[in-house]
Order: sequence, then structure tokens, then C-alpha cells
Amino acid sequence: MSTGTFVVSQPLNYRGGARVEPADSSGIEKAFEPATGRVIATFACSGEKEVNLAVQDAKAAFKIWSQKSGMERCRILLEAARLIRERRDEIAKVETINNGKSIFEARFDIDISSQSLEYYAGLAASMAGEHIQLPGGSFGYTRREPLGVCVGIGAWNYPFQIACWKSAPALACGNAMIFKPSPFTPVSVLLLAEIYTEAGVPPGLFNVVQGGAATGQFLCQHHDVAKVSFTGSVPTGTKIMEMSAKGIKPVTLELGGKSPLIIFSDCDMENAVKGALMANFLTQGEVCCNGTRVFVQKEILDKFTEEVVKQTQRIKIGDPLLEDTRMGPLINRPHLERVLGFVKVAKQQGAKVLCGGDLYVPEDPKLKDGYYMRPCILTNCRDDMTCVKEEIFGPVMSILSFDTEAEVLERANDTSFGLAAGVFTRDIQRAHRVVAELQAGMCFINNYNVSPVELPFGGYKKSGFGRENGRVTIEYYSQLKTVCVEMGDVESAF
Ligand SMILES: NC(=O)C1=CN([C@@H]2O[C@H](COP(=O)(O)OP(=O)(O)OC[C@H]3O[C@@H](n4cnc5c(N)ncnc54)[C@H](O)[C@@H]3O)[C@@H](O)[C@H]2O)C=CC1
Ligand SMILES: NCCCC(=O)O
Repeated sequence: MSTGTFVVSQPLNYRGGARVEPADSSGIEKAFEPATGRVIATFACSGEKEVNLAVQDAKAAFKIWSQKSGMERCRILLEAARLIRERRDEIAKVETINNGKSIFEARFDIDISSQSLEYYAGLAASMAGEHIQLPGGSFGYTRREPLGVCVGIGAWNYPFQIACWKSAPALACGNAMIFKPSPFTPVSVLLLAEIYTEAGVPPGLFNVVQGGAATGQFLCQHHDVAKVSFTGSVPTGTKIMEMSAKGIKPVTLELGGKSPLIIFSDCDMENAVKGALMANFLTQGEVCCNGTRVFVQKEILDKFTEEVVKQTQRIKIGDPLLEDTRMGPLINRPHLERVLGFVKVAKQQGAKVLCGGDLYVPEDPKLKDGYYMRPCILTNCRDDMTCVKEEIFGPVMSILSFDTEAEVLERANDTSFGLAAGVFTRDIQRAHRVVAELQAGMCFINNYNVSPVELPFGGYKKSGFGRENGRVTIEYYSQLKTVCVEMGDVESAF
């Protein structure tokens, strides 16, 4: 596979253990290769009939899967993880072609994905309730039971990884899942569906329906869907919550962010600069937990800025399938224009562009219609500027300066988002004191944007609720049954 050659020839829905064309349609979508602007797939968005069929199949598979022991589910998930590792390069290439992120990065995403399956495979085998002693030899116990058919709805920035982060805990707990990827990135999740089938899950346990808002609504409103786990924007998350409320369905919402990264003057400068790049430029800056408000203590502002600009200018932009590329194209033309629009407004509001923020046209002629821009560093930023307040979801870092810890904490928390935050300092007491005050679900000390699957990930405030990864996620895909056992006679009140 090389850039400019890939086309999808097989159906993109997956139901009953096989790729299928949807039974009905609520419209047609096209998926692109951002590196070249080429259409790689034209597909029908699933209508209500197809969604009903997917739910029906998932319900049938749930009956079989939920009866299996944790050990049996563990073995199958481990086999699926092994198959992901075996097909790592192929999956990473498909992800790169459809999303635009560099192949270097896509391979990490696929590794994290297989780790997610391994982690929840381990927990599947050790899921247990409690035994509680009661007076007179009576006792109670709790059982952790699956919810039923769960729906996963994904964003386009980590298509394969999001599908794994949702399906691995869901399946480990004994649920079935119907997954709807973003219509921008419909392709890689089919490889996951095939892998689950090959690993031995019952047909229908993991189904894929393609489409946009209308298909998503059919899923969320379906009376046989027990739970919705959503990754995407705050406005869509609000709608998902409203729809789920009508059916009293639990939801997990992984939404947007505008996270602070605080760099104190006593930091290890080299690591802080690397951390700022990790916090802003992975996946072309299209990462929900990015630390895009970079607060730098005044004493080191000039030195930090000089170094971060130097390293940003060195980032190799271009064909994302080449080994040495570190930044590929953005997801699509409208998004590229939106991001460039943020840079324009930032300038109008008084920010200074130290580098990038403009279109980039690679020399290779096949890339001339791709959606590339140069990563951008903004300085002279103020807290009231649009670039500092709103999620840009592109490679744009805003640098702000601060004097004191108390001041920076107040400014860092002055946002309706609360997904992530970071602090760089050599002072261990300050590090823990500061993160304790930060209003964010995922805090990093002396690093940024690493994603160990053992750690719960999710937001505070408008960045959502519920968690992905870590042991706690079992609670979001299962329900607790309490059984009270009487060992004596009934003491009736009547
Ligand atoms: N917290 C997290 O883990 C992450 C959050 N995000 C956030 O996602 C956003 C970017 O992703 P987008 O795909 O543009 O978000 P989006 O909200 O436009 O779409 C997300 C998904 O929801 C579906 N959808 C749209 N309208 C719907 C409706 N009415 N009912 C049901 N489903 C519907 C879309 O088809 C897509 O699959 C950013 O705000 C970003 O911060 C992205 C990745 C991770
Ligand atoms: N590995 C990063 C996860 C965050 C995101 O999905 O945007």
C-alpha cells in the first residue's frame, strides 16, 4: 500500500460475522485520503432497518457470549489482541491512509489498541462480586452482570483505537457492541470486526453500522440498546445525553477539551519542550486532550519559546506513509480551513505567529490536493482570545506567560472544559499540589499525551463523564446485582 493507491472495494457494514451492504440507507457518504484529497470509499449510511437488524443480531450473540465464563472471554480477547499485533502494519497503513496521521504514530495507536484488549482480557477472567456476612449466618453477595447491547460512537481522530477502547471493556464484561465510526473514517474498524470473528466471538457480537447523525440517532433511540459510549464534540454529546435520558440509558461521554500545560521555571527545559510538542502536535493536533494553552513562567518564557519554535520548525510534514514523516495532512478541507481561520482570528486579536499557521504544499505532485498546514506557535496570547478559549483541534499552540502558582491555577481552571492538564516542574511537592487543584480528569506530571491503558481516561466539566481504560471502566459496562440470602426463618411484620 502506498499513498494514492488504496480504494475500498468491499462493503463497510459488518453484521452477523460478515461484511454486508446495509438493508436500507439514510444517505450516501464519501471517505477521503487526506494526503491526496482522493475519494477512497463511497458508502451508504445505514437507515433504521439496518440498525434494527444489527441490534437483532447483537441480541442473539449477547445470549451466547454473556453465558461464557470470564476465562473463555479472556482467551478470545487475547487471541484478538494477538491478531491485531500480527496485522499491525496493515491496520496502521489503513489508519494512516484514511486519517492522515503519520505511519510512525499510527503504529503506536495500534499497539495501544491491542494492549487494551489484553488488559480487559485479564480483567474478564478476574471479574467478581463481593460476599457480605449478615446476622444469624445470613449473607448477601453481589454479581457483576453485563448490560446487553452497547453502542459505541466514535470520532475520526483515533478510529481504530476508539473502537478498541470501547469494545474491549464492553466485550470483557459480556456485552455485545454495535459500533458506528465517524463517516470520515469508516475503514479501519472493519479490520477489528474481522479480527473479533476470527478470534472466535459469536457472529453478531461486534457489528459495524456506517453513517452520520441520522444513523447515530437510530442507534441511541433504539429501545433494545442498553448503553451508549460516545467520543466526539460537546454539541453532539449533549444530543446523545438527551436521547439516552429518554430511555434511561447510561452514557459515557468523551468530549472536547482546551487543556492547560503549565511549565514552571524549575522544569527540566528539554523535557518541557518535548512535552509541549507531544501536547500539541500528535495527529496534526487533532487530539481531544491536547495541552493547547501552554502557560510558561516568565523567567523562562524567552528560552522556552525559542526552543519550542526551533523544534516545531523541524517537524517533517508530508506523505504520512513515509517513515520519516512526523506530521501528515488534516482530516479534510473544511477542517483545514477552520483551523487556518482560528490562526487568522488570533492574529486579528493581537497574537503573534512565531511559526507556521499557513498552508503547506508538499513537493510531491501526488500530494498537491492534500490538506496540509505548517504547525503553528502563537505568542502574545491573552486568556480572552478565541485561540485560547476554543478547541481548535489542529496544530496550533498558544503560549501564555504567568508569574505565580496561584495565578496560573486560577487561569488554567477558567474554562468550561476539563479533560486534561499537565505540569512540568522539578519540585515534587508543587507538582502534586498543583495537580490536586487542576479541574481535569487526566493530569500529567513531567510528560504529556502518553496513553497507558491501565490508567482511567476521561473528563471533568463539559469534557464529559464516565471513563475509558483502567479497571474502573468495568463499572461503566456492567451492572451490579445484589442477592440477599436468608439462612433462618422469615420474621414477618404481619
Ligand atoms: N474525550 C475524548 O476522548 C475525545 C474527544 N473528541 C472530540 O471530538 C470532536 C471531534 O470529533 P468529531 O467526529 O468531529 O465529533 P462529532 O461530535 O461531530 O462526531 C462524533 C461522532 O458522532 C456522530 N454523530 C454526529 N451527530 C450525531 C447525533 N445527532 N447522534 C448520534 N451520533 C452523532 C458522528 O457521526 C461521529 O461518529 C472534538 O471536539 C474532540 O475534542 C475526539 C476524540 C477523543
Ligand atoms: N491516545 C489519545 C486519545 C485521545 C483521543 O482520542 O483524542
